[in-house]
Amino acid sequence: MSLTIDKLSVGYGAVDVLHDVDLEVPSGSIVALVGRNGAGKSTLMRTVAGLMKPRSGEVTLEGRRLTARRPAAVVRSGVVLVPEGRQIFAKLTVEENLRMGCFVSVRGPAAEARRAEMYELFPILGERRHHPGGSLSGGQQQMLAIARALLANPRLLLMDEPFLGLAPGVIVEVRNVIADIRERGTSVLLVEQSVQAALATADSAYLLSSGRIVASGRADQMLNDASLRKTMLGTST
Ligand SMILES: Nc1ncnc2c1ncn2[C@@H]1O[C@H](COP(=O)(O)OP(=O)(O)OP(=O)(O)O)[C@@H](O)[C@H]1O
Repeated sequence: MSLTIDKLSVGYGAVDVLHDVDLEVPSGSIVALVGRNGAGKSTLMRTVAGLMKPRSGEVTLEGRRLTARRPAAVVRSGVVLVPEGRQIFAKLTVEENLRMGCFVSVRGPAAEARRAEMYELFPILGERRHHPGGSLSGGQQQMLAIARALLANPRLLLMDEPFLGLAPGVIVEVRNVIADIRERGTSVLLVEQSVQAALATADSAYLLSSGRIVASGRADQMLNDASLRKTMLGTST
């Protein structure tokens, strides 16, 4: 499902954070939005998810406006956010966390079938279904946050810093999960400070700096562009 962000400007009170941002997630693709701490990445994700209202500009999904919709309506239209910091319920079990994830979109036997699918997709969650969410490792918590989002059967998954705080080996596992999600027909928009991991995962990418898109293109080309590498990573090697 394709997402178009057109001249989006968003702010908090008197402070403008995003300025005229244009971004496209073509159907069936993985797009990365990279940028430093405070560039406005989470603000963009929250706006697409319907949690913030833009000052101006539009977000459309397959040509239909998302901007005026409430968060639950955005979820029902097929756009689901995996929030920064996972936001799982530490004291609830894995199963209870997944039950919470179902309730906006699916209920009853359909919800149970969806949870069973998630345990197949993430066997470690099945093994730990009666353990509190807070007892899981960082990587397992990320899997739980992703599984909870997938329960709503998204056509577009928004992932806010999916690699944050994860060990390199676990980042590879999460990257494989993201590739698998795309194989199943769900488009992915991910925002990351970890430029290398994000660009290695994505088809195309945008660089956000102080709320403005300053570069965009194919992810592999951006990663190989020496001057862009310098801007993004602070290195030319
Ligand atoms: N609730 C808020 N009220 C006021 N300003 C905010 C609020 N949330 C974020 N900001 C400001 O908006 C700017 C962009 O923040 P945002 O969280 O979108 O950046 P980010 O690129 O996601 O960074 P990070 O990786 O740290 O989350 C920052 O200057 C931040 O201080």
